[in-house]
Amino acid sequence: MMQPETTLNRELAIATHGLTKQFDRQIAINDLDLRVEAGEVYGLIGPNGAGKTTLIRMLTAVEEPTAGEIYLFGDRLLRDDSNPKLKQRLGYLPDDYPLYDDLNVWDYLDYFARLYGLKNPRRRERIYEILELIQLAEKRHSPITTLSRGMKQRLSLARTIIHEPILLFLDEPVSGLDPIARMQFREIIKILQEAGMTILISSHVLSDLAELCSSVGIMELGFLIESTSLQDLYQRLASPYITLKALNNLDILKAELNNCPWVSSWEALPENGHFRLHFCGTPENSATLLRTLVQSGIAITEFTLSQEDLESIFLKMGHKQAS
Ligand SMILES: Nc1ncnc2c1ncn2[C@@H]1O[C@H](COP(=O)(O)OP(=O)(O)OP(=O)(O)O)[C@@H](O)[C@H]1O
Repeated sequence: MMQPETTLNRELAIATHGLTKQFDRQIAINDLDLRVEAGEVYGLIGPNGAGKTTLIRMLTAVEEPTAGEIYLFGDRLLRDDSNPKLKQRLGYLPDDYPLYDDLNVWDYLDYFARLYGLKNPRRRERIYEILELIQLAEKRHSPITTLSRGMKQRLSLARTIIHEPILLFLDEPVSGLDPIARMQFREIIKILQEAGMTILISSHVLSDLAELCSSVGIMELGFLIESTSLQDLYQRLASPYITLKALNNLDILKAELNNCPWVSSWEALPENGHFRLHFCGTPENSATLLRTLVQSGIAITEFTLSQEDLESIFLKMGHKQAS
């Protein structure tokens, strides 16, 4: 069995070795070695049934692994009572945790703060602190039923971090939220990261992960098929492309595109004069192309060099669905 290297693991918030979970005959997590460095926001992407929830449940000691080991900040995580201090350092927001609708915001947080053994005056101080963070201070006397979905989700997050964990697990935290609520949630995550927390988030909303994460892991059928920095993923897999709009001389334009060494292929988009070019040159090469087109007498009104987003990269990888 692979022995963890203590010196290496000290840098790692999460390290798993051969982590496996089998339900009856189905292997939900397959011999998975995950590494997440301290201070990272790590995004876990994968289609339904890929194993994200099962992995998070094992990393938070909710689910027993069938095989393998989990180390958090170098300490072995076990489901027994052997390391309560380690579990105190974790926060976990499951994707389906119910709120107690009959409580108001303050009483709800007070209830969880008591569960974690926070005593006054620190308890009161901490609740105020966290209400400021989630921007619900003015709603502290409101019943939970009267909150919007976005507010409820921020309150759930507050409950998850009331005991000041250093490692946070969020399972699909923004699913079902509207764009503004998602943005507000993202802002809080950024603040928590700046405060030094390590955060693992699973999501289908890939654009949210792209905005937040420093690294991503892609799961498929219980395997971690990719785990790398976002920057590396973009460099390896995101192809640059150019969109342009021309008003005239479309035949000359097409000939120029066919001759251009940096345009690997191009397509005319449905709207007249719009084109999308697969581009394999540098930004300087794109400026040269633009100059050439203008000098050929083509009236260009739009010319934008972009990179494929995380969503396209993910689709391009041709992931397999488990369910
Ligand atoms: N308690 C269980 N008993 C039996 N099978 C399970 C159990 N929990 C999960 N599974 C199976 O394990 C696989 C992984 O499920 P999991 O919920 O971890 O995936 P996921 O990536 O979180 O999916 P989703 O995005 O839909 O939440 C699925 O095929 C699921 O049916």
